[in-house]
Amino acid sequence: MAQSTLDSMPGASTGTVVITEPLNFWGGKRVKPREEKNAEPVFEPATGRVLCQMVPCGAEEVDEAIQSAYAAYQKWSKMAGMERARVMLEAARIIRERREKIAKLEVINNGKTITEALGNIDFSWKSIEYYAGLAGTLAGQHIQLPGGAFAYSRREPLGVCVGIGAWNFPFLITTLKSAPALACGNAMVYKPSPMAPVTAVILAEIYKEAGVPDGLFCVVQGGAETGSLLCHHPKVAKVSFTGSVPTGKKVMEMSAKSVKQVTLELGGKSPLIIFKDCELENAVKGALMANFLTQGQVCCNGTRVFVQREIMPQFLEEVVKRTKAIPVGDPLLGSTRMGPLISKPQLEKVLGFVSQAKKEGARVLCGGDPFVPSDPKLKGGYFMSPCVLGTSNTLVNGGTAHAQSALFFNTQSLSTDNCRDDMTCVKEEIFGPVMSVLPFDTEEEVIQRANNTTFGLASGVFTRDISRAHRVAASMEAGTCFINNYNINPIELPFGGYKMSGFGRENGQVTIEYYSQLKTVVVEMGDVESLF
Ligand SMILES: NC(=O)c1ccc[n+]([C@@H]2O[C@H](COP(=O)([O-])OP(=O)(O)OC[C@H]3O[C@@H](n4cnc5c(N)ncnc54)[C@H](O)[C@@H]3O)[C@@H](O)[C@H]2O)c1
Ligand SMILES: O=CCc1c[nH]c2ccc(O)cc12
Repeated sequence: MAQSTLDSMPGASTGTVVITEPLNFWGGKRVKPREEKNAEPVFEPATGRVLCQMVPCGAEEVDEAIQSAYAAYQKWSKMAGMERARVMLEAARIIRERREKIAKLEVINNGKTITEALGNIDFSWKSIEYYAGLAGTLAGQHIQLPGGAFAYSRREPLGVCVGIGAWNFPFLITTLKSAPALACGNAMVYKPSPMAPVTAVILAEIYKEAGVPDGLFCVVQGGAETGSLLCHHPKVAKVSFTGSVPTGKKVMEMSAKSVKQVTLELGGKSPLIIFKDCELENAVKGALMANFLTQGQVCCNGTRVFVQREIMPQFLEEVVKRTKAIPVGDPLLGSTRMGPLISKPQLEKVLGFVSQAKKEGARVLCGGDPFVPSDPKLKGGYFMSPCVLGTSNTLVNGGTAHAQSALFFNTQSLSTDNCRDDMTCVKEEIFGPVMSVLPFDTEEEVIQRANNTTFGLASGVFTRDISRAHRVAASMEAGTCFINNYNINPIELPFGGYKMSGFGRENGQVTIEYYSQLKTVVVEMGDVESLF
């Protein structure tokens, strides 16, 4: 196995890795780009250094990959579920064995902290184990019909599935798509984000080493053009897409032309509702977990934090204190809790949202500035200080919560300090470490405001009132509602959006249905009764 990328990892530190091996994979091996045309530099976010070149695949390369996947599908789909499971369990074992090296590479390409990357890689091998466990359970039904006739249904794979991924969880998204696809007997051609192209090919090598037929899991590099070649290809049965709403719409439109099945895992602007009867320490911790993992670049983050007016002062004081204490710096250090954003344009976009929020009347309670770590090798990195937007009055003034709420929170529409529902930072997905805090008074009001968005990926509620918790969960127009925690997404649980956050699901047993189809076989045991 061309394990060279991983072999160079053990001693690697930030600013030292250069990747030169080809990043495409089909027919059971890494494949060099046909021509170096249109190569794009890929940057190490922590340093701003060039890590490698991403050369997009053209039509012929995409076709080659799909043909190789189709050939592998013919073999793989005929194997028993238990046979496929054995190979997948071996892949999971190899990932577990190499978790540190894969996580390091993920950090170097993406900028997330090593602590988080290790968690993501563990989630990855668990996802393969989970779907390996389901592979042997795929079954149809037997239905008795009149006169001894009967029918049965077979759960069959779809064929060649395409996965198109985002840059925020590069390795994890690759396994969340490929594991259920392969368990059902499909092949997959995967296109990672051009900004995080490095680890998908590692998974391809691991699947091969575990024993999948050559071509079963292919990687093609590229951006929009390569993605659209995949969505238009006549041999592709399904496209599973993770990314933004605008791109998701295009993917759906392109796939519709040849009636391909589509799963869309899109963006969000999820509400986190904190009632005054919550356990405040947990609510504060929950709000931080809802906003600052992976530098805030998480689809299901709870970025609209609604706090009941009476506890706003205490909540803000604690949340701001803890946000200011987040160690930002070298993502490969175990003590770092926030690394750089994915790219310079992303950093500028997020800082632009903070400036716009200020113009629209929000108060920056902390952070929201470019951050330059003291380590000289990180000077060119894409760092910023984590930011809380809300009102600063509660922090500069003393007094009781009650007095403060009477002073500063009673006329939200007149206040220029609070975040308001109509501000850009509250309406749009920022995809960076920016939390917007909004006061509310009643349950009815906050439910209406929480749902007043075109997104519907996730939601959360903190309260000690069990009836209220379930009432709110039932009324959220979102694919997930977390009660008294946030961002708990283990592989066993279905994950996906309502409204414009997408459709279809990833994770959980239900995803088997999105990667398989039912064939009905009808068996006559007597003579044909003909009307003609
Ligand atoms: N719901 C989820 O599970 C989930 C998970 C992670 C990220 N996201 C969302 O992803 C977004 C951030 O990721 P991003 O910036 O990479 O998104 P993006 O939409 O820009 O790109 C996603 C992928 O689509 C490809 N692409 C771009 N144009 C295409 C086209 N015309 N045809 C086919 N493919 C095309 C890109 O190359 C990339 O691989 C955020 O909105 C985030 O919320 C959602
Ligand atoms: O950006 C979101 C990526 C993510 C985080 N947790 C999960 C769980 C399931 C998914 O399909 C995606 C994600």
